[in-house]
Amino acid sequence: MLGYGDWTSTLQARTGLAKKNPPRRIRGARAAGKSELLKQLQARTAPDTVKQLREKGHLKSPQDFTALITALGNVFEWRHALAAFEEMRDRGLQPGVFGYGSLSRAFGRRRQWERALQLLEESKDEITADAALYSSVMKACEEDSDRVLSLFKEMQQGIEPDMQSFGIAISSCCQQQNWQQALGLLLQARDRGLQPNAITVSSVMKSLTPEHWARALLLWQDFGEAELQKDAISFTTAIQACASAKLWRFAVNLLEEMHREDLNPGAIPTSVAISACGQVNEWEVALELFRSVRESREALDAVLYNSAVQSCGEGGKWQAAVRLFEEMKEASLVSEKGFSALITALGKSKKWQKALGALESMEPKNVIGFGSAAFAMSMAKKWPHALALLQGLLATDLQPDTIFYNSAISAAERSGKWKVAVALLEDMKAREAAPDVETYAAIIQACVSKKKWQIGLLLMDDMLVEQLEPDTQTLGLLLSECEQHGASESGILKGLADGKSGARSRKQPVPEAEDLDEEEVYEEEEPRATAAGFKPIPMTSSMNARRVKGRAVPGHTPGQLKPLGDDFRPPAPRRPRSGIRVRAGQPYAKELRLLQRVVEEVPPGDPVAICEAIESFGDEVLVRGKAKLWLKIAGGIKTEVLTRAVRGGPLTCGDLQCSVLEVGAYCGYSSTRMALALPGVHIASLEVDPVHVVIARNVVLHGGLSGTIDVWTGHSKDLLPRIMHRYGGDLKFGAVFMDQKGTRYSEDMMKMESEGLLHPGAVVVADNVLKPGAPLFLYQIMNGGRYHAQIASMDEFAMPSEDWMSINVQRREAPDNETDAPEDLYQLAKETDRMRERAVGPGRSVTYEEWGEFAQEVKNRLAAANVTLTLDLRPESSRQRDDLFGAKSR
Ligand SMILES: C[S@@+](CC[C@H](N)C(=O)[O-])C[C@H]1O[C@@H](n2cnc3c(N)ncnc32)[C@H](O)[C@@H]1O
Repeated sequence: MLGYGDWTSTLQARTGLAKKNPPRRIRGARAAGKSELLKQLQARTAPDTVKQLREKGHLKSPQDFTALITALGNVFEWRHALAAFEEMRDRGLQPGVFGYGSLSRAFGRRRQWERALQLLEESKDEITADAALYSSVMKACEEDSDRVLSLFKEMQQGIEPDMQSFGIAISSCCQQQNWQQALGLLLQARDRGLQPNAITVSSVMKSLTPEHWARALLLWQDFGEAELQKDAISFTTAIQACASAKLWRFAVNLLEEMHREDLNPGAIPTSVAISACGQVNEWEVALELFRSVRESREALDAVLYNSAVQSCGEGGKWQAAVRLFEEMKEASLVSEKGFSALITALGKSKKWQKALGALESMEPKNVIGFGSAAFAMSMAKKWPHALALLQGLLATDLQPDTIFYNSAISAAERSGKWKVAVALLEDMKAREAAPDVETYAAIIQACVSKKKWQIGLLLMDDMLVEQLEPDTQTLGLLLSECEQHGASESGILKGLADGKSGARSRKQPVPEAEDLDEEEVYEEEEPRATAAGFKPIPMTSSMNARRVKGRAVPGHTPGQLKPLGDDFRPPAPRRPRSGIRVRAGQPYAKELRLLQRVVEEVPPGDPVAICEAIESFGDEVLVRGKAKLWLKIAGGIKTEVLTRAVRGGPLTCGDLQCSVLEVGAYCGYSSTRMALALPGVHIASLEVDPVHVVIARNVVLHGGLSGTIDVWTGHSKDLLPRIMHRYGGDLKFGAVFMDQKGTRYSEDMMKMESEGLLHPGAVVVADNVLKPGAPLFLYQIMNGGRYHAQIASMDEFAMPSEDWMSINVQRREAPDNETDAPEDLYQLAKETDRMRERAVGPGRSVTYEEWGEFAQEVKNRLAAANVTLTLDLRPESSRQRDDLFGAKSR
């Protein structure tokens, strides 16, 4: 039998009412009484216990009652707890804040929210409620998140919330999928020195949608720093965030950490990590992960197989995908998703017949299977088969969905059938499958590629009616057409400048790793800075085009470049700040910040200062920024090589003035550098990304060079055949700077030659031919005989790594020894594209070491094809620097 001292002190300890330093004797007694009391206070025996306590005179003080109410609440006996509370009052004892708190906790445990609320109201006449009381009332109301949040608000008016009340409020925000508020409260709690527990942090992480992976990872960091107990759920959430961010290494590391912590990752986190690897073409790692799970587990889940099949598909390993599918079949694990993964994998490798075969064997068929097959038809450009699939699908009871139609439309687009694409749009609307951004993007692309750009514009209007916001690529495409046809592009520019619609690519790239810049990540309510904040300037290209066209000789546009002496520096008045904050993680944040830096810190008309500001910005984001972002400009020694090379081109030949062509304007840095090096020479710069176009034009305008540099919107393959016409038909380029994707260099160069764009003796400079590389271009230019070709090695801008530039001077009498490149260089070209994708894609998962290894690989394979360095301009080999332009003068 328990003595009074035993049970009351035990309850006091449980409820936190124990005196801070109880005498030794009582502490021992309390420990002994605790288990006894718990044993007795089962729901079933509660009335007897209460009776005994009463009879033995152990219920005297408010503390006695409070402890009893708490114990009853713990065993979910809210009715007995209420009776005890009333007895306490009947005996004239004041329940006090603890008494009210313990009863409301008892109510909370049984979700008696109305009673809890009523109690809170009653308490206001007697006591000043505290955070614990509010917490227990909030807990009682947990199923009604609005009520919880309004209680939390009410409480904050006079009471400092504790971690428990923060936790309940945060969980309510998560229920409402209001991650912003949840995150805000979590940070408020942390700022007040409160320590959130693992459940609270991981619930906020889970509430974040995939595009907010950076925030999720930041919270994961908090976990680490606060040494909170990470559980399987928080690990899984973090792995999912990594997968969204394409941070496959992180995902794999976390999976390993889960193993080390004995958290026994189940199928879900493992399959997410496998998919994360597959997505970025790391299919070997994905398969390795899959194999390691296969070895360690007796049975594998379908979800693991599906992600492995998918990853094989991404890597073009369709045979491996088929093998895995067969295994899956043997283990009776094939589901609809399994079929879909296999058909998609076959589609990625253009194995359309096999994909149709797989669909044939699928029983029962569903719309996902048909959709995957339509995707395979799109990859193989088999639009009639896609239509046949639609017929097949309609012949069943199934209804085609948006995904199915998108694949069928993409098949039509890839086959150049714009009318079929438009007809499919009509059909899908008639069948109430909602078109989305991807649907319209494919149809507009189909129309534009068949010179039906006006229909493209109508479709864009249609999109707006459907309340869909066109993606950046589509806007860029239409912008380019309007620019070329002299149509008004204001609607499209407005679309681009609009923070909601513009600046998101079709693939919705996730925010950059810069998001991990903590302070900014959390400030969701900041005003959005967008291209609009910088007031996109009107088109200047057509203006220069007209002016150039109106002159007998192209180039030599007067421009607005001030005659600057070497030592000239305009006074630097303090420039008003826009007050606009570019949020980390918003699309194009880095480029918008660059523009902001230029506009706010450099006086107008000072292109030298603009270039310096851009370079120092480049240093800052790479060296000092947390995210170590690389600004992809031809800065540092590359500028020197470029400007000295282009200066040697035939830009002045008797009466003739030639222009300079650049492919890849980006933010206008290298075109500004070239304008400075070649005063009075006209420069045409092509840029495929419309946001980069807007930024580059603003930089050029700010530098006073808009009369000198034209930035044209569009892809080089579309613009090169048009550019001569835009300048009146007799334009020649005396120098070219190619700074687009390395695997396009050969094709673009051939186009320039076939369109007669190059003046004899033209200088062609190509950047990044080692990192990530342009193996086919290098092979052809070094072996073709039509150019004096040099390959120079130098330091990459703001990076401790080597890169090569290719500097070529067209021979006046050009022998053509064109030989086809070795097979391995075609393979290497694919690998360079893959590397580039990884490097510029979200998450940028290429380390310096990997770059170094890859560059060495490129060097070795080029050397095997007899393509080697001819000039070494790295600091340690400066002896060759002066030789740089020897080839050109020969
Ligand atoms: C490395 S950045 C150019 C940097 C710039 N030349 C400088 O040094 O300041 C490459 C740019 O080329 C653009 N681009 C890539 N492929 C292109 C293409 N085929 N046609 C036009 N622009 C392209 C990209 O959007 C990007 O802005």
